Amino acid sequence: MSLLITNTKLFYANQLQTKDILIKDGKFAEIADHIDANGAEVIDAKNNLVSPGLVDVHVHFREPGQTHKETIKTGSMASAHGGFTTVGAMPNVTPVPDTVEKFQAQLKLNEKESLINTLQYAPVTKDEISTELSPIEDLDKLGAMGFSNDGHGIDNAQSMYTAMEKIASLHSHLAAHVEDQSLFNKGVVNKGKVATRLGLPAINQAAETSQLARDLLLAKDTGVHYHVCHISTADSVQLVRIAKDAGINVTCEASPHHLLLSDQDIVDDDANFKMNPPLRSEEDRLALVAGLQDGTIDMIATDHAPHAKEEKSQGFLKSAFGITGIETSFPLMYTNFVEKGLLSLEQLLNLMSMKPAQVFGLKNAGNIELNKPADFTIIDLNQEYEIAEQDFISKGVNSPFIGDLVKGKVINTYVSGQKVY
Ligand SMILES: NC(=O)N[C@@H](CC(=O)O)C(=O)O
Ligand SMILES: [Zn+2]
Ligand SMILES: [Zn+2]
Repeated sequence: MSLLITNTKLFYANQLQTKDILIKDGKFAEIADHIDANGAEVIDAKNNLVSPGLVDVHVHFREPGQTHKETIKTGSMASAHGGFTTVGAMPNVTPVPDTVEKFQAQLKLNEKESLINTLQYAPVTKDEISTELSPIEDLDKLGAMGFSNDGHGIDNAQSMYTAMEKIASLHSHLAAHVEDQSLFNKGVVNKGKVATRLGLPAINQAAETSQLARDLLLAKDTGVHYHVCHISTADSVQLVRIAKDAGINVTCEASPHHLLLSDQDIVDDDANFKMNPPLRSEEDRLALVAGLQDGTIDMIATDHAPHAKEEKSQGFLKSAFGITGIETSFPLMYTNFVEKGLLSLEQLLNLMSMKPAQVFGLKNAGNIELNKPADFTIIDLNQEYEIAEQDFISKGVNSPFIGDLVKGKVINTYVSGQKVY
């Protein structure tokens, strides 16, 4: 079976080029100015963008345990709808896959249910909250894409240090949700004027920055690849910048919501604006934008965190933390960064495909290359549409962007040459 795609605006070899692409046996077989069909099925891309399948290293698919919020099937279908072909699933499911048996079962489930490449993080410590480490070497052998206690900080420095030593020796990756619980203060919004105006308990920024500063020094000592999840404050960006200058093996991701919104956007008690880390100040947001532009921030990751409607409709105090994000990431970033001249299209595609794949050593993802799996997405950059609740494939429709007008509509997504959206 072969597939010929013509009239593309192809993101290939880090440049936008007009090419034809031939796909054979699920792989990119030829890329040239003109390729003859020779019996292949022909798809006219109509001068739309053909991008490497997008890569998101931070999603929550909720299965097993909380399938009313999302399943691997709905999460992966939503990913394909968002243009993503490879994602990294966080291990805060029930049960947490913190033994060989549970991790194997999780991999099996991902394999069976996912329409795209769903890679799996393993927890750093037992149940994500214990100080006792999970069997890191064994879980690495089984194919963990990295280690993370996402949802929880690792407060115990000794556990973190020992985990880093082990993960470094395996050349794996530690993705950290930096949050010092003792400073988190049972807060629901960022500490500052907006929290005061709303009369809500506030999260101290130091909960993120102080643990990050500690971790960077531990990473320096152990040499581990330390990846900061959902970076959200100006001080955090500055810390990562200094650490990179000092040669520490650190990378970080930012989410579209932290790049586009600040706590000033919270006008009433609408929990679609509640997530962890919280929306920060406008100064923080601008520091993230600068960090994205100067390369301090390595990639965009959505932190796709679907919840059921009832769990998000109880105001800031009682609703769950997290928002759905995988279906809106590309159009939001394209509309607000590329169209406004803050990033080039090439830079955005790099931040959403090649760079995350490179940082996590995902050899078959994030790039259009001959003889590699044909994972790609076709995007109409000109089509304008409104983000609407009824268009989400995810079970989670908890988005603060509903009603926004965006450009950059995903038309089709392919994994190994098969159409998945
Ligand atoms: N981001 C969130 O607000 N919530 C995430 C957990 C996390 O990413 O820390 C979730 O699992 O719901
Ligand atoms: Zn987190
Ligand atoms: Zn998360």
